[in-house]
Amino acid sequence: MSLLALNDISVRFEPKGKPAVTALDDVSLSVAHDTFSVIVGPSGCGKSTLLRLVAGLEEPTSGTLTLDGKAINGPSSERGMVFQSYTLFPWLTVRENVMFGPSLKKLAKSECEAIADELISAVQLQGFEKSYPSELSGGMRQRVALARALANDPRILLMDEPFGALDSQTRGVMQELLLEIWQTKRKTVLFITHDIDEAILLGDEVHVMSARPGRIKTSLPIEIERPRGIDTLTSQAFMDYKRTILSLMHDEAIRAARA
Ligand SMILES: Nc1ncnc2c1ncn2[C@@H]1O[C@H](COP(=O)(O)OP(=O)(O)OP(=O)(O)O)[C@@H](O)[C@H]1O
Repeated sequence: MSLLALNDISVRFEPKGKPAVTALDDVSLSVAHDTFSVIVGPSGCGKSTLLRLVAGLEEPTSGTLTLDGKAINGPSSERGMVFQSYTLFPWLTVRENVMFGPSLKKLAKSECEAIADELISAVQLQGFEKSYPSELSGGMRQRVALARALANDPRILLMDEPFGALDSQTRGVMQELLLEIWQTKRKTVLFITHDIDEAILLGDEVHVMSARPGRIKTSLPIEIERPRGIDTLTSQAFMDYKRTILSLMHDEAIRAARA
C-alpha cells in the first residue's frame, strides 16, 4: 500500500466578489513509502495547492487524502514542510531552530540537542550552531530549514520549490546534499519544482501536471540508477527523459498561456 494517497481531489476557490477558480480537478496520486516523488507543471496549475492539501493547510472541495490509510485533517508534525521562502524563526539560533520541533514533543533537552547536532552535521553546518538566520546565506538557511523539518522525523517531507530562490551553483550543491541525506535517511519525499533537470535528477517518479485546472497529465518513473550526481545530468537516459518532459511541459505552457 502506498504511504500517501490522493483520490479524485478537486479544489475550488470562491473568493468573495471575484471569479471562482478551480485549482485542482479530479487529481489522483499515490506516493510509495521511501520514494522521492516530484511534481512539475506550468505556473498556476495548482502545485502549491496540492502540497498545502497534503500539509493539511488547505481542505479539498471534494475527494479524499490519506496518509497510511488515515484521513489527513489539518497540519501534523508527521508531515514536514520546506518552503521556497525562508521560514526560520529569526530570533532563534540555528541550533534552537532545529531543536524547536523536538522540544515541542517534550523530549529531554539533551535528546533535542543530540537530534539537532546530528542533523546540523548532516546538512554540513557545523560551526554555525550559534548563528542567527540573518547571519547566513540563502543556501545555508535552506539547509537549516531542511534540518528543522527532519528533526521531527516526519513520515513524509513536503518540499515546495525549496531551492527556487538560490543561484544555480548553490542549487546544485543543495540538490547533491539532499540526495545524500535522502540516500541515508530514506524519507518519503514529495517535491515541487519548475526545474525539469532538478525533477529528473532527484525523482524516482515525476508527475507532470496539466495547465489549470490542474490534473496529473503523466506520471513517469525515472529509471536512472542511484547514486545520482553531476554526471547524471549529461547521461543519455537523462537527456531522453528531459526531452519527453520538456515536450509535455511545452504543450501545457501553451495551453496555460491561451487560458
Ligand atoms: N487562497 C486562494 N484563493 C483564491 N485562489 C487561489 C488561492 N490559492 C491559490 N489560488 C489559485 O489557484 C490556482 C493554483 O495556484 P497554486 O499556487 O497552487 O499554483 P502553482 O502551480 O503552485 O503556481 P506557481 O508555480 O506559479 O507557484 C491559481 O490560479 C491561484 O491563483
